[in-house]
Amino acid sequence: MLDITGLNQYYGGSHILNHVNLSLAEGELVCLLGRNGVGKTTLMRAIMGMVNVRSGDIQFDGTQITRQATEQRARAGIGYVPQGREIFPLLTVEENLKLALAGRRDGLRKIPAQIYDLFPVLLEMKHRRGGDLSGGQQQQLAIGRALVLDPKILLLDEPTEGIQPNIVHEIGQVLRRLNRELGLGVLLVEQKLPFARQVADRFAIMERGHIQATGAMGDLNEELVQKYLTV
Ligand SMILES: Nc1ncnc2c1ncn2[C@@H]1O[C@H](COP(=O)(O)OP(=O)(O)OP(=O)(O)O)[C@@H](O)[C@H]1O
Repeated sequence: MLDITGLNQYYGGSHILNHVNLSLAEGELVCLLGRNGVGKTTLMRAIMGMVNVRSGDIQFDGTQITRQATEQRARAGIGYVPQGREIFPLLTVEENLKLALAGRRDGLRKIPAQIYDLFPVLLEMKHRRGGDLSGGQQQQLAIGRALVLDPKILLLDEPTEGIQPNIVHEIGQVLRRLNRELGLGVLLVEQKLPFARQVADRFAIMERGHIQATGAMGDLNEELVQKYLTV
C-alpha cells in the first residue's frame, strides 16, 4: 500500500532522513518508534509532501507520489493527524470537520455519520469552538477530521501526547476498530510503549534518521527497547 525506498531528506546541511526503507501493507497497523529528534515527524511530513526529499521513492497504492503536492496525496487517500493536532481553535467542531470535505474524492458535502459514531463527543460538542475542547477531545477532532476525507491509510503523529489515560484508551480502541473492521492501514508515531504494544501489529524503530529494526510487535524485546528507546 505504502512503500518507501531509499528516502533521503536534508534540513540545510543536516542529513535527517537517511536511506529510509519502510512499508505499510494493506490493512496493517505499524508503529514507528524512536527517541526524540530521530526524524519520525520529518518522515511523516515527507510522506505528506510537506518537506522536500533529496532522493528516494514513495509509492502509494501503486503510484509514485514522491513529487506530488500534499493536496494530491491527501485526495489519493493518505490521511494525516499531525503532532499538536493543528485544529482551528476559533472554528466550531462542525466547521473544523467540514473543512476536510473539500478534499473528498467523491464530492460528498455532508459530514459522514460514521465520524460521530466513532467519536460521540464530537456530536455533543458540534457547536463548540475547537479551542474550548480538552486536549483529548481536540485529538479526537483531529482524527475525525482526517477521517472525513475517507482515507485509505492514516498517519498519526503521537496522538496520545499529553492526553489523559481514559481518552488514550478510547483512541486505541477506535484505531483498532478502524483497522480491524474497515481495513484502514495505520502508521503511528508513538512514544508510549504500552499503547504501541496494545494497538500495533508491527514496529519499526528509527535512529538518526534510519530504520534500524522492524518486526512483529511481539518481537519487540527488552534488548531493542534498551538499545533504541530507553532515554
Ligand atoms: N524545520 C526544521 N528545520 C531544521 N531542522 C529541523 C526542522 N524540523 C526538525 N528539525 C530537526 O530534524 C531532526 C528530526 O526532527 P523530527 O521532529 O523529525 O524528530 P522526531 O523523531 O519526530 O522527534 P520528536 O519525538 O521530538 O517529535 C531534529 O534534529 C530536529 O531538530
